[in-house]
Amino acid sequence: MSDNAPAEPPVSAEITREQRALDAMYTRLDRLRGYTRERLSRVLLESGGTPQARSERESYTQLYTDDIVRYDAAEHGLCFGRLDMDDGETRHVGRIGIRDEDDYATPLLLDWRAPLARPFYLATALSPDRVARRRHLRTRNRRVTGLSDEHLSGDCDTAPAAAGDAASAGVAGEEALLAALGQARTGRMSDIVETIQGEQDTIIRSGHRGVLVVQGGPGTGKTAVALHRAAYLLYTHRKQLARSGVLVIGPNPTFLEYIARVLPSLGETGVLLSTIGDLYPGVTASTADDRTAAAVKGSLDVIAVLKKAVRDRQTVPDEPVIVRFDGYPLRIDRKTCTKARGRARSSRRPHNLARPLFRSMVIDALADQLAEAIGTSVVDGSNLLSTADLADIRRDLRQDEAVRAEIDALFPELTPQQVLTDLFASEDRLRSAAPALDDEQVAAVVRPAASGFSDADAPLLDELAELLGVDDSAEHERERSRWRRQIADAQGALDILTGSAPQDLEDELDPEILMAYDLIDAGELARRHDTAESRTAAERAAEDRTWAFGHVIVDEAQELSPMAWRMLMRRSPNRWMTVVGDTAQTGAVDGAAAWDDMLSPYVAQRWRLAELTVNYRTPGEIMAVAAPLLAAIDPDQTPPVSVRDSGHAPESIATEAERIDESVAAVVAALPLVGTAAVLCPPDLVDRLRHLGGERVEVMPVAYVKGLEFDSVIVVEPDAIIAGSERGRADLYVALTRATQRLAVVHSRTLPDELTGLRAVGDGAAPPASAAAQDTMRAAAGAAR
Ligand SMILES: Nc1ncnc2c1ncn2[C@@H]1O[C@H](COP(=O)(O)OP(=O)(O)OP(=O)(O)O)[C@@H](O)[C@H]1O
Repeated sequence: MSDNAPAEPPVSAEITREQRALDAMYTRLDRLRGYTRERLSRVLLESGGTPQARSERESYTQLYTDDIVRYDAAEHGLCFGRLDMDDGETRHVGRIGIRDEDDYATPLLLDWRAPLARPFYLATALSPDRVARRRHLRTRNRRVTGLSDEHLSGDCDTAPAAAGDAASAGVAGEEALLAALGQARTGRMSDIVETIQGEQDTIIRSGHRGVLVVQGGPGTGKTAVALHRAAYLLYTHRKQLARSGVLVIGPNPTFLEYIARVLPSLGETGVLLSTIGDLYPGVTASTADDRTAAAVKGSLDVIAVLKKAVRDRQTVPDEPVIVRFDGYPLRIDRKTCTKARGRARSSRRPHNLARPLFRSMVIDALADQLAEAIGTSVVDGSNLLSTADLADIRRDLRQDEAVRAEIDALFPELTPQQVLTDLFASEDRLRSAAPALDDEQVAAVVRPAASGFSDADAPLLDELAELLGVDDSAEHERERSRWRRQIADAQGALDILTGSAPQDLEDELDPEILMAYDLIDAGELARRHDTAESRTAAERAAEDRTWAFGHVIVDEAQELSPMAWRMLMRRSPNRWMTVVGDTAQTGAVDGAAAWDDMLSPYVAQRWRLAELTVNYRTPGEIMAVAAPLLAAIDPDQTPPVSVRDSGHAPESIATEAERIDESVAAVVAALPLVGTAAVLCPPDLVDRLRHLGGERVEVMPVAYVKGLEFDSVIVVEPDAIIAGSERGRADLYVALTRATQRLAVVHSRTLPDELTGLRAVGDGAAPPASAAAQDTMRAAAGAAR
């Protein structure tokens, strides 16, 4: 502020001014919503008409529906910011773009994704980007309830500056940010459009068209950034991505539920959220693998196993199979089958597509046998049958059910589900297909046929679908005749149009008047009708294994096995992906230790790394406890810097093994009355502690908390968590960093060496320890209120 700046108007006057602007925006929003609803109901009321009219109606229905979804999503927090530029221009920033009704060129509100809104996220005092003042607006039910300002450059004639030196903290909109971060969690992730930070914005808007890897420690906003990037890309490349769809992969259904509201709250619905386990159409993961089985199934070595499993289904009989045709016994013997199988395999076609070759060679052999039996001359031994006779024999053999059944049994049509189920249900089949597996691995993989599929099975089903192929010749024929019918219908429609054209027009053709039949032929008309599809790309993609997504986002990407990457790459032939994760949090034994190992087989060195360095979730006190653990996992990684402290020292509560549930119960009972909490423990303690769960408190094994967060976290038996798996330290690191406010560690075993920063409360004689824990948590809760 310059010394001779005019006196600042009081904040209440500013709020009144902002309220007027906000009223204008809501009035316009209501009008837009009203028009669009009216248009939608008009379109919905129309019926019949030409195929083209129907097709257009479907497109308009989709367009209007999408617009209404966007308007509704923008209702809360429609406008949240304002930029005052150094030349006097002001820009309001919000959830959608709104133009002035009378002066269409003037934006009343800028969509947060629009280029002109960008300085709202990037401008700093050091690099103000022409911004004199950035204002954060707080609103509730269409009322402006408060504002905070940051003065970045030049003079500004209004309002006091916000508390805190945002620029020096390297944080934009510090007051708004800290208010957002300090709020109690609801169990569902919310969007962060109001407080996106500079390093996050750069990733969200990155123009990189290849694989962008976003590496960042816990709580750095990787998930938030990934979802906002999806919204940004849909806004910027709407035409392309609405057609091809965006896929977001998350680690498990709980996580997908946790993030499910973010994109709809940004008005974006055309995104498919899926786990790897549910990505194979028609299959939902319903069973879990132990680590040994998951490692076997996740390794690329399993491809050879699957190939062998398919080959094992292409059998040659030890003894000839006798099949009777027209009263003649014909032999399908080993030699014939071996030759036919060799021909089928050498074609390099997938199994199901190679079957016709096998069948045709066996039929040829059978036809030769029959020709010999019925056509050999008794005079000179020559064959009396003509080529046409032989062709008839082959055709009759091909159409004979019994012959077909015998041949198909030797080289059967297979589905991926069938091959995988049979492979895992039989130790013999498994050992034949996977001779390299040891007894422990075989025992881990074998399971009864009716067990269902696991997460790690989906990539195997996908691989098998490639190896087997789909013999869709019958489907193609059906499709062709459907298309022929459709063209005939379209031609009929055009004929009617031509027939109904006024004669006087036909007589003296007016070149200015073009009719539908001048512009379109039957093929084009049929095609237009065909492409009209009321389902969104995401809905269609979910049912289509061969769908090529326009953009693929992978969250918690460090957990993906090499086989899962292979499956995903098939869904992303253009390799336009955003991959977010943290290699220090890798819990899966076959997960990523280094990004290059996972990505280079598919994109060589053509992937770009972006890093996030600030932790928005975990308070400084808890990160200080977790830092030595990170050093033990990967000494080269730097822990992210926490943006705030919570004022609550993380505690350890020593107890006895038999009293562990009592001690945890005491800590749970002392939790604050608002916010969420989780008890995170080794898997074998889950049943014992489950009764402590409730509406606000979850009891979970550490493997399931990836990506989630809670206001208070109670970690139980950290030593057992470390001992529980090869990646136990990473599991503990993940567990410790889930808390937004408080952390308590309850243990009967010795605390791991890396956990030195905890404040010990209680002495291990359970009742006093629990009481002490209660006291401290109560005191902490009291302080927070
Ligand atoms: N710019 C921001 N403004 C407000 N909140 C933010 C911002 N960035 C991140 N957050 C919040 O910080 C928390 C952590 O973010 P997020 O879950 O995306 O981190 P992450 O890097 O994916 O964490 P992890 O690797 O531990 O799963 C969330 O509550 C998120 O909403």
